[in-house]
Amino acid sequence: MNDPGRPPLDVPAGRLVAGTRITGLIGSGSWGSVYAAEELADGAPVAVKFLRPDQLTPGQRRTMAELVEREVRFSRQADHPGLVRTLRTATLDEPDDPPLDGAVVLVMERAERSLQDLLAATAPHTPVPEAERLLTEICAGLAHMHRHGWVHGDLKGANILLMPGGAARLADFGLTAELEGTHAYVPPLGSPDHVPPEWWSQRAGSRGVPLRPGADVWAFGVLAHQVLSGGLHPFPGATARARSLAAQSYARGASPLRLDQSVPERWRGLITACLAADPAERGRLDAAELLRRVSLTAGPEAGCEVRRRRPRRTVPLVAGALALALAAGAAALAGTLLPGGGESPPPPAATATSGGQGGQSGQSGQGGQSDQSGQTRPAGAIPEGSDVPVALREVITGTARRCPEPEVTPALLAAMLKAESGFDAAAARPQSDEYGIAMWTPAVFNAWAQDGDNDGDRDYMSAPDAIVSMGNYVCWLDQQFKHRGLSAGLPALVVAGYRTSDKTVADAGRVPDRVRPHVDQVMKYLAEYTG
Ligand SMILES: Nc1ncnc2c1ncn2[C@@H]1O[C@H](COP(=O)(O)OP(=O)(O)OP(=O)(O)O)[C@@H](O)[C@H]1O
Repeated sequence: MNDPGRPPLDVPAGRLVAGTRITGLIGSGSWGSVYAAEELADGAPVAVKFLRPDQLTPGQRRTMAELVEREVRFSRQADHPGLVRTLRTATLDEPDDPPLDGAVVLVMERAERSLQDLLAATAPHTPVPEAERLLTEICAGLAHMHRHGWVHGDLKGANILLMPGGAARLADFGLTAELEGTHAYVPPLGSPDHVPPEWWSQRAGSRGVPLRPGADVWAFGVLAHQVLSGGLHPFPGATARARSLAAQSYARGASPLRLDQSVPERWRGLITACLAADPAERGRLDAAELLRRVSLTAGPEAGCEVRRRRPRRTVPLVAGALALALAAGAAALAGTLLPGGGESPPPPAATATSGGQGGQSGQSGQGGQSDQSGQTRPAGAIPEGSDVPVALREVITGTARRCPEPEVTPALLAAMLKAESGFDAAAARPQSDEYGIAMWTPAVFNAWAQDGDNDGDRDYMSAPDAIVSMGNYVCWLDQQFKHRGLSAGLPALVVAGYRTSDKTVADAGRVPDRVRPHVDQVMKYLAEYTG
């Protein structure tokens, strides 16, 4: 959106900024301008966002400094296919060019357009093209943020970018905040059409207004309604102010929720749940559960769309190509550089303590075992003479090493892969929507995906991508269970969690019966590998 009060920053085409050459203005928002540019190094298209401090009152400067800090901090950590990537950031030192001097720039991957543009181009009462796929991808990005303890805080069409291949990515992290317990705190800014009704009655303290994950869930409900009905807001009114008053009236119970009749029947319950008037009720719908329900509601068609962007490899990988991909994966694991130039952010796992409570395997990564040749190998390592394909061993081992939890060993990951697919990278079970060596369900994969072979995409049919992503998820499961106080038989619980969900296993406090045969199978393989 253009802010009529502040003229867009004028950066001429051809200007060199932060390793890019500016080619033209894309648009301006309340706090800055975004320009199209190309990388000086290789001509790759990028977008450069300028957040500038000029023309602001001291109070605005403070708010902006906070927004910039949030945007930079979160952008640097955003490493997920559902989030726009920031390649690097810089503060401009341009004393001869006052408007630019001191501006913070973010060099980002360039999108084709925003979801808002798509909504504006769609006729009312009709869904935008590929509506369900887009909603699934948006929700996967949101679930990833929530899983890491972040609330987006400004989810709306203008902040969802559509990439050249059509993928939807969340952007604009200026109001993103980290949860401290049940709340986060942000400056009292927000988009009237997407903030929940309780937002209007909250008092701003010295740290700003409290923000709960449920605010994102509400915004997702509004967005889902818009995407499925050609941009129509779920609450009536010609202006954002009128619509927000209608939402508050609904929240007080003074008027019913009336979704547009064009919203498909199967989505109505889910949107209604997202738009629960009671924040506590809405809060019970966490983003992981929301993603599960969105994936189910969107159905296989949306999953097919997701898959189509990453064509499946139907020809078995030749050994040489696989070795190359795996070598690249190993290199990536050895020291992936953050887009911002720093080190790779820790996987969710690395932020938690290693409880060291020991699972069934009781492996600590210390000590060792003897293999057939009588040599000592690290505990939990893949034995020399095992059936684990040699080409996979390095990536499996590297993946396990990235996880600080002692239960997550190469042998455990190998045993899981064997039980999931028999190490077959082309495996597919379409009836249950599971694919690849780690039998990922595409929508779930989207939430955990990592680029294991470092080829620039994340593909569950690529063995390194699937394995590294599995390790990331398995590590997180292990930590979740420890946080819930589960300590006995952690490897089995993790295997069960991978087959069902963290919630199912944590609630049961044990391996659920329906996955018991699978878990037993994995444990048998694990015992074989660990002797
Ligand atoms: N990485 C990107 N690639 C392509 N276009 C982008 C990118 N980031 C932002 N844009 C576009 O640039 C324009 C300005 O974005 P910006 O985030 O500054 O403001 P906004 O989101 O429109 O408004 P506000 O920040 O006031 O909510 C928008 O049209 C947005 O879609």
